[in-house]
Amino acid sequence: MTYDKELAAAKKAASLAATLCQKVQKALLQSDVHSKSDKSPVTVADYGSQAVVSFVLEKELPTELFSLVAEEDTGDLRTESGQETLQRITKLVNDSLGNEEVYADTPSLSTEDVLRAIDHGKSEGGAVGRHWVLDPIDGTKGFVRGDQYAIALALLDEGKVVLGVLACPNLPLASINQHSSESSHDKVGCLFFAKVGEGTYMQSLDGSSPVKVHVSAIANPEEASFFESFEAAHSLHDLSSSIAKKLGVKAPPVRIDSQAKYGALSRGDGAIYLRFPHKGYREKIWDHAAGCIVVTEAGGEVTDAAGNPLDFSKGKYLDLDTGIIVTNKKLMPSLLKAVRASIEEKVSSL
Ligand SMILES: Nc1ncnc2c1ncn2[C@@H]1O[C@H](COP(=O)(O)OS(=O)(=O)O)[C@@H](OP(=O)(O)O)[C@H]1O
Ligand SMILES: [Mg+2]
Repeated sequence: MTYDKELAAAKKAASLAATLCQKVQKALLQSDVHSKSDKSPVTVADYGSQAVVSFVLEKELPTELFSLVAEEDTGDLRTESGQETLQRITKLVNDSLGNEEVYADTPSLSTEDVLRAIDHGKSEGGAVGRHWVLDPIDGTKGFVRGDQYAIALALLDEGKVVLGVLACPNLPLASINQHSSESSHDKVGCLFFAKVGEGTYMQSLDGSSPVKVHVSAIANPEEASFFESFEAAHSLHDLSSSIAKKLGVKAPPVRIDSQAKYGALSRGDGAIYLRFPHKGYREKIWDHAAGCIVVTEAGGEVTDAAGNPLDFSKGKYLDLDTGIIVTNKKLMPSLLKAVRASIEEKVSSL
C-alpha cells in the first residue's frame, strides 16, 4: 500500500485549512483588545478548518469509506445562539474553497453542508479499518496569542498511523535556533509530511519543493535542548526540569505551543520533547498521531514514560503510562533512565 493519493489529499486539505486559519488569526491580531479576549475567532477558525479538511478529503477520495475522528462537533452550532457563528463559518469555508481553482466550479456550500462536513468528524476510530484523525487547530491558546499552532491530520490503517501531515503556519522554514525575532514574522510557514517507511519531508506552506528532514544526531545530552508545552497547565515543567538536570542538559527549555514541537524536533531544532500532563488528563489521538509519524519517520522515537510505543488503536484516547517522551535513538536509553529516576523521586517526595 503506497498511500500516495491519500497523502496528496491530506496535504491539500491541511494547506487549505491553514490558509483559512491564517486569515482568521491575522484579523484577530489586528483587532482591538476587547475582541482579543473574545473566544469566537478561534471557534470560527476551528470549525472552519475541520469543515475544509472534511470536505477536501471526501472530494479527493470519493471511492473510500470515509471515517474521521476529529476534535469539534456541531452541538453549539445547531442551537439558536450558534446561527450567527455558523453563517460566519460557512462564508469563510466558501471563500477558502472558492480561491482554490479545482473547487471554483463547486456550488457554494450551504450551512447544512458545512454542518454535515463537520459532523463527519464523529467517528470513534479503533483498530479496524481506516480512520482519518484531525486536530483542526492544535494549540488554540497559541493561536489566540499569535504564536505557534498546527493543523494536524493523520491516517490510521488497522490501528497504525500510516501517514501524517502537520501544517505549522507560524513556524519559520529555517531552524528556530537560527531565527531572529524580527524576521520570524510574515513567513509562509511549514508543512511537514510523512508516510510509513518513506521518511519525513518539509516544504513551505506556499508549496516550495520538499526537503527530507532528520532528527538531531546529538548523542551527548549536554549538547541537547528540549521542548515542552508553552502552557504550564498542559505539562509538568518542574518534572521536565528535574529530568533535564539529571541528563546534564544545559540549555533552558524551549516552550512552544502545539504539535509544532514534533515538527521542529523532526528537523533537529531540538533533540528532546517532554510532556507530562497533570494527573487525570487523558491524551487524545488527534494531539499526537500526525506529530508521532513525522518524528518517527525522521528517525526519532516517541514513547510513553515507560518506553512503550503509543497505541493509536484504542479509540479517541491514548492509554498512557504517565507521559510522552520524544528523542533520537541514541539519547532514548539515557532519557528513559532519567525519566524513571525523576518520577520515582517525585513519588517518594509526596
Ligand atoms: N490539562 C491538559 N493537559 C495536557 N494537555 C492538555 C490539557 N488541556 C488541553 N490539552 C491539550 O494540549 C493541546 C495543546 O498542546 P500543547 O500542550 O503542546 O500546547 S501548549 O504549548 O501548552 O500551548 C491542546 O490542544 P488544542 O485543544 O487542540 O489546542 C489540548 O488538546
Ligand atoms: Mg490539540
